[in-house]
Amino acid sequence: MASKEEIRSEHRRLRKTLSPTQLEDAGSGVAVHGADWAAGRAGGAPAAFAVYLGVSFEPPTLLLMAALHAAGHRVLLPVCEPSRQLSWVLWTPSTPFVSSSYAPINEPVGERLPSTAAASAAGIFLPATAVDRDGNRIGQGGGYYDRLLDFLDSSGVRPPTIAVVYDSEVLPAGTIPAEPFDRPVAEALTPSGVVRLGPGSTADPGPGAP
Ligand SMILES: Nc1nc2c(c(=O)[nH]1)N(C=O)[C@@H](CNc1ccc(C(=O)N[C@@H](CCC(=O)O)C(=O)O)cc1)CN2
Ligand SMILES: Nc1ncnc2c1ncn2[C@@H]1O[C@H](COP(=O)(O)OP(=O)(O)OP(=O)(O)O)[C@@H](O)[C@H]1O
Repeated sequence: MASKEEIRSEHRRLRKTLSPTQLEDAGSGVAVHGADWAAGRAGGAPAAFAVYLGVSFEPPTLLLMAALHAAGHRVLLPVCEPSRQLSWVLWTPSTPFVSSSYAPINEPVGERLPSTAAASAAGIFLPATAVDRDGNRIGQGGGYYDRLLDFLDSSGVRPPTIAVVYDSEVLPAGTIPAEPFDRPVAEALTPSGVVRLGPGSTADPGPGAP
Protein backbone atom coordinates (compact mmCIF):
# COMPACT_ATOMS: atom_id res chain seq x y z
CA MET A 1 0.00 0.00 0.00
CA ALA A 2 1.33 3.46 -0.90
CA SER A 3 2.12 5.71 2.06
CA LYS A 4 0.13 8.86 2.76
CA GLU A 5 3.10 10.96 1.69
CA GLU A 6 3.39 9.06 -1.62
CA ILE A 7 -0.33 9.52 -2.33
CA ARG A 8 -0.18 13.19 -1.34
CA SER A 9 2.80 13.98 -3.56
CA GLU A 10 1.42 12.03 -6.53
CA HIS A 11 -1.86 13.96 -6.38
CA ARG A 12 -0.06 17.27 -5.89
CA ARG A 13 1.98 16.45 -9.01
CA LEU A 14 -1.15 15.60 -11.01
CA ARG A 15 -2.89 18.77 -9.81
CA LYS A 16 -0.08 20.86 -11.25
CA THR A 17 -0.95 19.56 -14.75
CA LEU A 18 -4.42 21.17 -14.61
CA SER A 19 -4.97 24.04 -17.03
CA PRO A 20 -6.53 27.37 -15.96
CA THR A 21 -9.74 26.32 -17.76
CA GLN A 22 -9.86 22.99 -15.93
CA LEU A 23 -9.40 24.82 -12.62
CA GLU A 24 -12.15 27.28 -13.48
CA ASP A 25 -14.54 24.48 -14.47
CA ALA A 26 -13.74 22.64 -11.24
CA GLY A 27 -14.56 25.77 -9.24
CA SER A 28 -17.92 26.09 -10.99
CA GLY A 29 -18.84 22.45 -10.31
CA VAL A 30 -17.76 22.67 -6.69
CA ALA A 31 -19.88 25.81 -6.25
CA VAL A 32 -23.04 24.30 -7.77
CA HIS A 33 -22.88 20.95 -5.97
CA GLY A 34 -21.51 22.42 -2.74
CA ALA A 35 -24.31 24.98 -2.57
CA ASP A 36 -26.88 22.18 -3.16
CA TRP A 37 -25.30 20.12 -0.38
CA ALA A 38 -25.38 23.13 1.94
CA ALA A 39 -29.03 23.81 1.11
CA GLY A 40 -29.83 20.23 2.16
CA ARG A 41 -27.93 20.62 5.44
CA ALA A 42 -29.46 24.01 6.23
CA GLY A 43 -33.05 22.84 5.62
CA GLY A 44 -34.18 26.14 4.11
CA ALA A 45 -33.00 28.39 6.94
CA PRO A 46 -29.91 30.61 7.01
CA ALA A 47 -27.03 28.70 8.62
CA ALA A 48 -23.26 28.84 9.09
CA PHE A 49 -20.80 26.80 7.01
CA ALA A 50 -17.09 26.32 7.61
CA VAL A 51 -15.34 26.60 4.25
CA TYR A 52 -11.73 27.45 3.28
CA LEU A 53 -10.18 29.43 0.45
CA GLY A 54 -8.70 26.97 -2.07
CA VAL A 55 -5.15 28.01 -3.04
CA SER A 56 -2.77 27.10 -5.82
CA PHE A 57 -4.03 23.91 -7.55
CA GLU A 58 -6.61 23.02 -4.91
CA PRO A 59 -10.16 22.91 -6.27
CA PRO A 60 -11.16 26.60 -6.29
CA THR A 61 -13.72 27.44 -3.59
CA LEU A 62 -14.22 31.19 -3.98
CA LEU A 63 -17.36 30.69 -6.09
CA LEU A 64 -18.72 28.27 -3.49
CA MET A 65 -18.07 30.82 -0.72
CA ALA A 66 -19.82 33.51 -2.77
CA ALA A 67 -22.78 31.21 -3.51
CA LEU A 68 -23.22 30.35 0.18
CA HIS A 69 -23.01 34.02 1.13
CA ALA A 70 -25.51 34.97 -1.59
CA ALA A 71 -27.88 32.28 -0.27
CA GLY A 72 -27.86 34.07 3.09
CA HIS A 73 -25.51 31.71 4.94
CA ARG A 74 -22.65 32.74 7.18
CA VAL A 75 -19.28 31.65 5.80
CA LEU A 76 -16.50 30.86 8.28
CA LEU A 77 -12.90 30.58 7.06
CA PRO A 78 -9.98 29.06 8.99
CA VAL A 79 -6.95 30.92 10.33
CA CYS A 80 -3.87 28.91 11.36
CA GLU A 81 -2.90 29.43 15.00
CA PRO A 82 0.07 28.10 17.00
CA SER A 83 0.06 24.37 17.85
CA ARG A 84 -1.77 23.55 14.60
CA GLN A 85 -5.03 24.92 15.91
CA LEU A 86 -7.57 26.71 13.71
CA SER A 87 -9.61 29.78 14.57
CA TRP A 88 -12.50 31.02 12.40
CA VAL A 89 -13.31 34.37 10.82
CA LEU A 90 -16.68 35.32 9.36
CA TRP A 91 -16.16 36.07 5.64
CA THR A 92 -18.05 38.42 3.36
CA PRO A 93 -17.05 39.42 -0.19
CA SER A 94 -15.39 42.57 1.24
CA THR A 95 -13.22 40.74 3.84
CA PRO A 96 -9.50 41.46 3.32
CA PHE A 97 -6.92 38.64 3.23
CA VAL A 98 -3.31 38.51 4.44
CA SER A 99 -0.76 35.74 4.04
CA SER A 100 -0.63 33.21 6.87
CA SER A 101 2.39 33.01 9.18
CA TYR A 102 2.10 29.22 9.25
CA ALA A 103 1.05 27.92 5.81
CA PRO A 104 1.26 29.01 2.14
CA ILE A 105 -2.30 30.35 2.15
CA ASN A 106 -4.17 33.62 2.46
CA GLU A 107 -6.29 34.13 5.53
CA PRO A 108 -9.18 36.48 6.27
CA VAL A 109 -8.70 39.43 8.60
CA GLY A 110 -11.37 39.85 11.29
CA GLU A 111 -12.48 38.76 14.73
CA ARG A 112 -11.13 35.26 15.40
CA LEU A 113 -13.66 32.81 16.77
CA PRO A 114 -12.69 29.57 18.57
CA SER A 115 -13.33 25.98 17.36
CA THR A 116 -16.79 26.12 18.92
CA ALA A 117 -17.75 28.33 15.92
CA ALA A 118 -17.04 25.37 13.62
CA ALA A 119 -18.95 23.10 16.02
CA SER A 120 -22.08 25.18 15.54
CA ALA A 121 -21.84 25.13 11.72
CA ALA A 122 -24.47 23.25 9.70
CA GLY A 123 -21.64 21.73 7.65
CA ILE A 124 -17.87 21.76 7.27
CA PHE A 125 -16.05 21.71 3.93
CA LEU A 126 -12.55 20.27 4.41
CA PRO A 127 -9.50 20.58 2.19
CA ALA A 128 -8.04 17.25 1.03
CA THR A 129 -5.61 15.93 -1.55
CA ALA A 130 -7.40 12.56 -1.72
CA VAL A 131 -10.08 10.51 0.04
CA ASP A 132 -10.92 6.84 -0.22
CA ARG A 133 -14.34 5.18 -0.25
CA ASP A 134 -13.93 4.30 3.43
CA GLY A 135 -13.89 8.03 4.20
CA ASN A 136 -10.19 8.27 4.99
CA ARG A 137 -8.77 11.66 4.03
CA ILE A 138 -5.31 12.97 3.23
CA GLY A 139 -4.88 16.72 3.67
CA GLN A 140 -1.81 18.90 3.15
CA GLY A 141 -0.02 17.22 6.06
CA GLY A 142 -0.46 19.83 8.77
CA GLY A 143 -2.92 17.88 10.89
CA TYR A 144 -5.02 21.04 11.44
CA TYR A 145 -8.26 19.42 10.38
CA ASP A 146 -7.49 16.10 12.09
CA ARG A 147 -7.18 18.09 15.33
CA LEU A 148 -10.39 19.97 14.63
CA LEU A 149 -12.32 16.75 13.91
CA ASP A 150 -10.85 15.18 17.04
CA PHE A 151 -12.04 18.18 19.07
CA LEU A 152 -15.52 17.98 17.51
CA ASP A 153 -15.80 14.21 18.01
CA SER A 154 -14.69 14.44 21.62
CA SER A 155 -17.14 17.28 22.29
CA GLY A 156 -19.89 15.10 20.80
CA VAL A 157 -20.78 17.70 18.15
CA ARG A 158 -19.64 16.71 14.68
CA PRO A 159 -21.47 18.71 12.02
CA PRO A 160 -21.76 16.99 8.61
CA THR A 161 -18.29 17.02 7.01
CA ILE A 162 -17.45 16.92 3.31
CA ALA A 163 -13.95 16.79 1.80
CA VAL A 164 -13.38 18.79 -1.40
CA VAL A 165 -11.35 16.91 -4.05
CA TYR A 166 -11.15 16.42 -7.80
CA ASP A 167 -13.07 13.44 -9.24
CA SER A 168 -9.91 11.37 -9.76
CA GLU A 169 -9.00 11.83 -6.08
CA VAL A 170 -11.85 9.66 -4.78
CA LEU A 171 -9.86 6.44 -4.40
CA PRO A 172 -11.04 2.84 -3.86
CA ALA A 173 -11.75 1.65 -0.30
CA GLY A 174 -8.65 0.56 1.56
CA THR A 175 -6.27 2.73 -0.48
CA ILE A 176 -5.39 5.29 2.21
CA PRO A 177 -3.47 3.98 5.21
CA ALA A 178 -5.48 5.34 8.15
CA GLU A 179 -3.57 6.34 11.27
CA PRO A 180 -5.09 6.37 14.76
CA PHE A 181 -5.52 10.17 14.76
CA ASP A 182 -7.27 10.23 11.37
CA ARG A 183 -10.96 11.02 11.53
CA PRO A 184 -13.02 9.70 8.59
CA VAL A 185 -15.34 11.99 6.65
CA ALA A 186 -18.77 10.96 5.40
CA GLU A 187 -18.81 12.60 2.00
CA ALA A 188 -16.66 14.04 -0.77
CA LEU A 189 -17.51 17.06 -2.91
CA THR A 190 -16.07 16.88 -6.42
CA PRO A 191 -16.64 19.09 -9.46
CA SER A 192 -19.15 16.43 -10.66
CA GLY A 193 -21.16 16.03 -7.49
CA VAL A 194 -21.33 14.63 -3.97
CA VAL A 195 -19.98 11.14 -3.27
CA ARG A 196 -21.12 9.25 -0.17
CA LEU A 197 -18.21 7.57 1.67
CA GLY A 198 -17.95 5.05 4.47
CA PRO A 199 -19.54 1.68 5.25
CA GLY A 200 -22.07 0.54 2.67
CA SER A 201 -21.08 3.21 0.16
CA THR A 202 -19.11 1.03 -2.25
CA ALA A 203 -22.22 0.34 -4.35
CA ASP A 204 -22.53 4.10 -4.84
CA PRO A 205 -22.18 4.70 -8.58
CA GLY A 206 -20.57 8.08 -7.88
CA PRO A 207 -20.94 11.46 -9.48
CA GLY A 208 -22.53 11.74 -12.87
CA ALA A 209 -24.43 8.43 -12.57
CA PRO A 210 -28.15 8.48 -13.44
N1 LIG B 1 -6.76 26.29 1.26
C1 LIG B 1 -6.42 25.66 2.37
N2 LIG B 1 -6.52 26.29 3.54
C2 LIG B 1 -6.13 25.64 4.68
C3 LIG B 1 -5.65 24.32 4.63
C4 LIG B 1 -5.57 23.67 3.37
O1 LIG B 1 -5.18 22.51 3.24
N3 LIG B 1 -5.95 24.38 2.27
N4 LIG B 1 -5.23 23.73 5.80
C5 LIG B 1 -5.33 22.37 6.09
O2 LIG B 1 -4.83 21.89 7.04
C6 LIG B 1 -4.72 24.63 6.84
C7 LIG B 1 -3.39 25.22 6.38
N5 LIG B 1 -2.42 24.22 5.99
C8 LIG B 1 -1.81 24.13 4.76
C9 LIG B 1 -0.63 23.39 4.68
C10 LIG B 1 0.04 23.26 3.47
C11 LIG B 1 -0.46 23.84 2.31
C12 LIG B 1 0.29 23.66 1.00
O3 LIG B 1 1.39 23.17 0.99
N6 LIG B 1 -0.30 24.04 -0.14
C13 LIG B 1 0.26 23.84 -1.48
C14 LIG B 1 -0.84 23.59 -2.50
C15 LIG B 1 -1.02 22.15 -2.76
C16 LIG B 1 -2.14 21.86 -3.77
O4 LIG B 1 -2.33 22.61 -4.75
O5 LIG B 1 -2.83 20.86 -3.55
C17 LIG B 1 0.99 25.07 -1.98
O6 LIG B 1 0.53 26.19 -1.69
O7 LIG B 1 1.96 24.87 -2.74
C18 LIG B 1 -1.64 24.56 2.39
C19 LIG B 1 -2.29 24.70 3.61
C20 LIG B 1 -5.77 25.69 7.06
N7 LIG B 1 -6.17 26.32 5.83
N1 LIG C 1 -5.68 14.96 17.04
C1 LIG C 1 -4.38 15.16 16.93
N2 LIG C 1 -3.62 15.52 18.00
C2 LIG C 1 -2.30 15.72 17.88
N3 LIG C 1 -1.62 15.56 16.72
C3 LIG C 1 -2.30 15.19 15.64
C4 LIG C 1 -3.71 14.98 15.68
N4 LIG C 1 -4.10 14.63 14.44
C5 LIG C 1 -3.01 14.64 13.64
N5 LIG C 1 -1.91 14.97 14.37
C6 LIG C 1 -0.54 15.10 13.82
O1 LIG C 1 -0.57 15.88 12.64
C7 LIG C 1 0.37 15.35 11.68
C8 LIG C 1 -0.18 15.45 10.27
O2 LIG C 1 -1.24 14.50 10.10
P1 LIG C 1 -1.77 14.11 8.63
O3 LIG C 1 -0.62 13.77 7.73
O4 LIG C 1 -2.87 13.12 8.78
O5 LIG C 1 -2.35 15.55 8.17
P2 LIG C 1 -3.47 15.88 7.12
O6 LIG C 1 -4.75 15.17 7.43
O7 LIG C 1 -2.87 15.64 5.78
O8 LIG C 1 -3.60 17.44 7.37
P3 LIG C 1 -4.88 18.34 7.68
O9 LIG C 1 -5.68 17.66 8.75
O10 LIG C 1 -4.29 19.64 8.13
O11 LIG C 1 -5.61 18.48 6.40
C9 LIG C 1 0.66 13.93 12.08
O12 LIG C 1 2.04 13.78 12.15
C10 LIG C 1 0.02 13.73 13.44
O13 LIG C 1 1.00 13.37 14.38
